[in-house]
Amino acid sequence: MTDQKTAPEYAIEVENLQKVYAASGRMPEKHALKGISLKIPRGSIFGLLGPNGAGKSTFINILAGLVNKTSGTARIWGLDIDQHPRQSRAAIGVVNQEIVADPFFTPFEMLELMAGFYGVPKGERQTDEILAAVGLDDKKDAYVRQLSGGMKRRLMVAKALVHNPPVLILDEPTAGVDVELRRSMWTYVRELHQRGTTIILTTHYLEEAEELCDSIAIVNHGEIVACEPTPQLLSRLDYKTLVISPREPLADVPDALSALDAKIRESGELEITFRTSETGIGRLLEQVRQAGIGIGDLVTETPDLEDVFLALTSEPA
Ligand SMILES: Nc1ncnc2c1ncn2[C@@H]1O[C@H](COP(=O)(O)OP(=O)(O)OP(=O)(O)O)[C@@H](O)[C@H]1O
Repeated sequence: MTDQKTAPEYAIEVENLQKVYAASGRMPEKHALKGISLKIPRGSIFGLLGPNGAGKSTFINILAGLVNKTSGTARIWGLDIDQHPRQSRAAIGVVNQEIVADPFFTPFEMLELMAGFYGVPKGERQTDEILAAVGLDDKKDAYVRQLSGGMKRRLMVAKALVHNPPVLILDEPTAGVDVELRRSMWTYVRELHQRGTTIILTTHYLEEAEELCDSIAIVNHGEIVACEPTPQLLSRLDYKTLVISPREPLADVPDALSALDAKIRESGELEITFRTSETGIGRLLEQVRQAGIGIGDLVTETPDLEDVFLALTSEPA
């Protein structure tokens, strides 16, 4: 699939991408993308995170050829979408949020139809392999209307794979999917990735981005507010929380600790938030002991992606 000799360094490269949706009816003009520049390395699992209306779908739809950009440039697998519209689109498979499937076709028929649509010669089709890969081999001859919601979703992924694209874009792949199926989709995404496919996914689930993605871009109000390898993004928050279960119940934070960012949780634990670059746990524990608090148990909590996300997207536009 991926010809390493001609494979580009970046699966996707966009430069100053802008989208202004024209005003219509009572809806005013909307500047949905305000100059996005992004380089997504070949071979990554890249997450695009952002609150509702941030511009994620607009970005994906421009790459998929469903929305016309207002200005800027975009390359898919090294191919400019204006100069090489057909070839650039052949390099991506896009799985949208909606389930579009004719209920009277079987999964096998649907994939064959799709392959025909992409001009994949009969001898090169991988319909059975793809159905097996998404766990639908035993449903290949069922009618689509007989499939569960999760199965239909996997069929949408299968549809996007018939032309063997080196880049797969998944728009909210696990929205509304139960935890078990979400885990099995993650496993499948990882398998695809291991086989060489570059994966780009949008998600509302921070846990999903944290778990799967090696790099994450956070989009807010049509702008990229952060784009970093996941561990680096997580390490941005220079604080930890020390949670102490006191031997004796505490009514209030003792005066001796009033200089700290400390409070008593409803569960009775003493919570102290501290900057890791300024204070060590040893020093804090010493202060706690000196305040006469017996320590029954303690844990430290590190910030997660949710905290980074909130910190970066909470400022008004
Ligand atoms: N066809 C359209 N005409 C006018 N405005 C649009 C159109 N499509 C999207 N928008 C607006 O552009 C902005 C970005 O929308 P977009 O769908 O790209 O966001 P999103 O990040 O994908 O959101 P979600 O997570 O809810 O899918 C929103 O304010 C939306 O209302």
